[in-house]
Amino acid sequence: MYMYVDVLDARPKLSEHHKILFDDKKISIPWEEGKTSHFQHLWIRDHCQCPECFHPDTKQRLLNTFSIPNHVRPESVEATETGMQISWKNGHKSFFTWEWLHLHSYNPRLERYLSPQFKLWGSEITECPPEVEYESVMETEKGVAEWTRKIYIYGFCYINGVPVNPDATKALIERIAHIQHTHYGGFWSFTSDLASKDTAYTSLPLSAHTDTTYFSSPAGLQLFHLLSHTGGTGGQTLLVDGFRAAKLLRDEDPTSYRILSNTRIPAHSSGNNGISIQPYAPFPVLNHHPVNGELFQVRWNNDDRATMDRWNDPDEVEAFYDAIRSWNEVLKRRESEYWEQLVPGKALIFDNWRVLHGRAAFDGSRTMCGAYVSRDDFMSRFMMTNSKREDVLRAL
Ligand SMILES: C[N+](C)(C)CCCC[C@H](N)C(=O)O
Ligand SMILES: O=C(O)CCC(=O)C(=O)O
Repeated sequence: MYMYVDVLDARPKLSEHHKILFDDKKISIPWEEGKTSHFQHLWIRDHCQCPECFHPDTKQRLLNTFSIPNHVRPESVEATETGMQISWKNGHKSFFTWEWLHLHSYNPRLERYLSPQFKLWGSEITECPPEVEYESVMETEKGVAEWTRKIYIYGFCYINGVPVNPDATKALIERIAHIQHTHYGGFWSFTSDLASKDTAYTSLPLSAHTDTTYFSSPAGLQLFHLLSHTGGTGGQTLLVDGFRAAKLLRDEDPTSYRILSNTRIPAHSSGNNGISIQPYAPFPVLNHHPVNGELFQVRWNNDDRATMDRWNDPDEVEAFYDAIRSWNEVLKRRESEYWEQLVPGKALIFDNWRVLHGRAAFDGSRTMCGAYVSRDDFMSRFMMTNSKREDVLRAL
């Protein structure tokens, strides 16, 4: 599993139906999400955050841990709007915010949902988008390290100075790893000729989506390089940070976040004769890591969504449409959308598990080339160019 750092969960809430309890040994805090955290009295007294016990500037413990009696226990515990107030028998008072308690819960470890390693962005990223130079990537491992690090942290990266031809573009992609072949082929050049029966091969606008939601494991990276666009206009590229959108949805509409994290959506790609690609199972829009609970993958392509005819309870149908409407509203916010007109020589690569992409309608003759790289091949290249081999192997 990749080295992840836990991060604060958004607005954890106390259960409305259960109270905070404490006995001789521990305090038990019931959360709205249905889990209960247990904190031994000795532990929580030792972590008092008041200025007497914890230096507000140096962030160091001032409390003498060894002065805490083993049998320490609260006189009373009070739940407030923002946290838990403990009055200890010796008169000392400690206050912990719900966020702090949820983040540091150790029995059990509670869900974290987004690693802080990712720099989330909105339309403001247009001011200073991540980019690398073609020469640097082609000639040095250091260049590939910077390139893959920017892809991992931002979810996308431009490559400037790419010779405007398919061979140079293919060689660029292969600096990360071998190309992921699909039913579209390996390295592709495409235009609006329906050569493959998919709307990408038209001049229609495409709303923000992730590709290959119909694969059991969606393509990891996608690279686009506009080779030419003559006799027409349009075709601007849209990027949306799916992790930022998910964070906004979780903060503003936790019910919809939960629905999009649990409702499995069937998908398919069946336009080409003799082909119907379907995943071995439907997957939710928002997918969380089975070990650390972090959001690790967004799968969203409303056009490729297949018929949803499996519901535990038909009443879930309306709630699902409310949830995808709420999700769509976040995706389409002006501050969520980053539009860029790609130009020959400036390639774009993005993390298809995080960043949604789209396109404005266009006319004229437009040729785009690129390819997919699998997630595992990308993560291997990212880790091995940004960490020492022995460090990566030590974490296994
Ligand atoms: C291969 N190439 C990038 C040209 C087209 C891919 C089409 C992807 C499809 N619309 C999807 O959302 O999965
Ligand atoms: O033509 C473009 O700019 C993007 C096409 C697209 O969204 C896709 O291939 O998934």
